[in-house]
Amino acid sequence: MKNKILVTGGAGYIGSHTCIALHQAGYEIVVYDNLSNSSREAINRVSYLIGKPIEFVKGDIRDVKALRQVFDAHQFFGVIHFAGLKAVGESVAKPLLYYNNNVSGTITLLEVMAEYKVKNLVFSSSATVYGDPETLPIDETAPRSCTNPYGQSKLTVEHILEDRAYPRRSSSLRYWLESNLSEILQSSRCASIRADRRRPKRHSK
Ligand SMILES: O=c1ccn([C@@H]2O[C@H](COP(=O)(O)OP(=O)(O)O[C@H]3O[C@H](CO)[C@H](O)[C@H](O)[C@H]3O)[C@@H](O)[C@H]2O)c(=O)[nH]1
Repeated sequence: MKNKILVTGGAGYIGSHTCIALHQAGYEIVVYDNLSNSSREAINRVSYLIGKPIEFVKGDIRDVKALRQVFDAHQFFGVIHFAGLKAVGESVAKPLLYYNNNVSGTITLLEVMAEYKVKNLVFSSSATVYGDPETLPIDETAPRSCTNPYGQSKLTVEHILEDRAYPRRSSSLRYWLESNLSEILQSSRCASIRADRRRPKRHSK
């Protein structure tokens, strides 16, 4: 289907707001999230805000069988990939966890996309990939170098996408300040989506 998007990590902060924006833009959404840093309630609230149920699958991006089931059930135009760990400090303490989730998980997702010939991907990267920049403001073409495993995991995925193995069309988002998303979406009601967060928000850079 031309307008169906898989949103991995769609129960998370940016993902849940993106679901609303996608709905407003006329897209159908399927959310795939392991709920490691979110809860089912976020999905319920997005459903409430858009006025219709969102299709949600609880699953891990490293679980190839679960991913295949989702791709069997739906014909996606593309994937917006937010699922990932994002705490710099935790990544220094547990680098393997970060490479496993963020790199191996993304490779598994890309392999399943290739299997099902889904050609479009937006990848949620991070401005962390610019490391300690030499000049400000940072131009998009500034050199990338990372100072921690979280940033390295995002940069590694960017390199994989730049190798153009699969998918053919991809973009990486490198954002600094993702606050005030509700204002950006011009909907004051959106502010309550993540109020139910079970754990304190992990900080990203
Ligand atoms: O392996 C994983 C890890 C996490 N998640 C889920 O992914 C979502 C991530 O949402 P967060 O609220 O934790 O993160 P943010 O929306 O704030 O962060 C987004 O923007 C960051 C950049 O600042 C990173 O790109 C990050 O990967 C991306 O999700 C959560 O629902 C979490 O449960 C998974 O499904 N699988």
